[in-house]
Amino acid sequence: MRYLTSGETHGEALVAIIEGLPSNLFIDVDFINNELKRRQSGYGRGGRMSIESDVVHILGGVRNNLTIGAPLSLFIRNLDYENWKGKDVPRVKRPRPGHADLSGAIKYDLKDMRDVLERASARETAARVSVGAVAKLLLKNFGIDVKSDVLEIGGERDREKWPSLIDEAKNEGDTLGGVIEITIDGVPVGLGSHVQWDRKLDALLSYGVMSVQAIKGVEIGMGFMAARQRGSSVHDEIFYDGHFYRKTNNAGGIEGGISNGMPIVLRAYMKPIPTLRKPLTSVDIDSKEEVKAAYERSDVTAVEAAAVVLEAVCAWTIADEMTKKFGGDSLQDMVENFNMYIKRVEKY
Ligand SMILES: Cc1cc2nc3c(=O)[nH]c(=O)nc-3n(C[C@H](O)[C@H](O)[C@H](O)COP(=O)(O)O)c2cc1C
Ligand SMILES: C=C(O[C@@H]1CC(C(=O)O)=C[C@@H](OP(=O)(O)O)[C@H]1O)C(=O)O
Repeated sequence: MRYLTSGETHGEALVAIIEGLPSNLFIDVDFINNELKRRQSGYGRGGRMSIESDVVHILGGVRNNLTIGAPLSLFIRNLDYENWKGKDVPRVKRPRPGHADLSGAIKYDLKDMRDVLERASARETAARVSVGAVAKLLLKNFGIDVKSDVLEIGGERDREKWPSLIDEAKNEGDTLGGVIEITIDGVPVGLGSHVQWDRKLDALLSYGVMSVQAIKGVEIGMGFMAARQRGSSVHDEIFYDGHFYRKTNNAGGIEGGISNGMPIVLRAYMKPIPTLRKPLTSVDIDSKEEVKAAYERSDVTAVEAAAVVLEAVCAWTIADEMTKKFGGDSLQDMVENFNMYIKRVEKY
């Protein structure tokens, strides 16, 4: 399967087209909208979230709520568009450190960095969450479930302390990042492959995770800690009791680029939001003078929203691998192939 998104943060709408979905998949629009709502939640978001109320419109690929094998088009309106359309908006010429502003403007030879931020913005993740919701609907047919848990905000693990930490950062004109854990239950042994670099499941998941705005690192299972331990305390010993099993899951469900049947566990590290109300030093691209970076409005933190986005990108990767392994023309074909495979695995 593949998908593309299109649309700018203050443009009319966001669009996604998914190609390669099996036919006869029930598209539960309420479920997609609920996922969009979850993405808009979380303490520390800025003024924009009180303007938007994301709802998906399906423009193609479905009849009577079932996919027909054709590309699925998803459309989400930007309500803020009404406040921007036709307005003479000032140029952005003081690039924000940590955002795409300066590098994007140089690369595309744009004199107004608003043309960069419009597409770099994580508003685009609304489209990706709608795509991920469709992936989750597919995965439900195979008992696969993708969950997230926010582990840290601003370096603090105690969630009781998050609201006051976020308020403090907000009052000081500053921002916060955090750590998110994704767990994927029900993945059968055998997704991904050891045989080629671009088929390894850990690499594929990492690509999706790292493509999310502001994510700067990903670790799988025991992750970076494993580099500091001995092999005997890292690798998950193998046992047999009518079936193969492990007592530990330090590998996070993936060995040799292949799912091993244990839950897939990964953690993503999100940097603090780049737009600061108390801006960092920058340079005016016209005068080349030292200035403070641009500020209009911003989230103080968006770790909870990013968790929902990460669920979506991981669901997509797993759904894509499921269609590769079990066929993607009709859901029934896929289920039959899956059941046959599970029987074969049980006998191994
Ligand atoms: C859900 C979410 C909301 C975000 N909100 C903001 C924001 O309000 N202001 C901002 O400057 N960056 C925000 N970001 C981060 C920027 O989009 C991101 O840092 C920027 O596109 C540069 O990409 P990079 O950090 O991956 O290098 C947000 C990211 C996510 C995932
Ligand atoms: C719009 C969303 O997130 C936006 C992501 C974002 C950025 O720079 O990434 C900047 C902010 O947008 P604005 O400049 O309009 O306030 C966030 O609100 C959203 O999550 O739907």
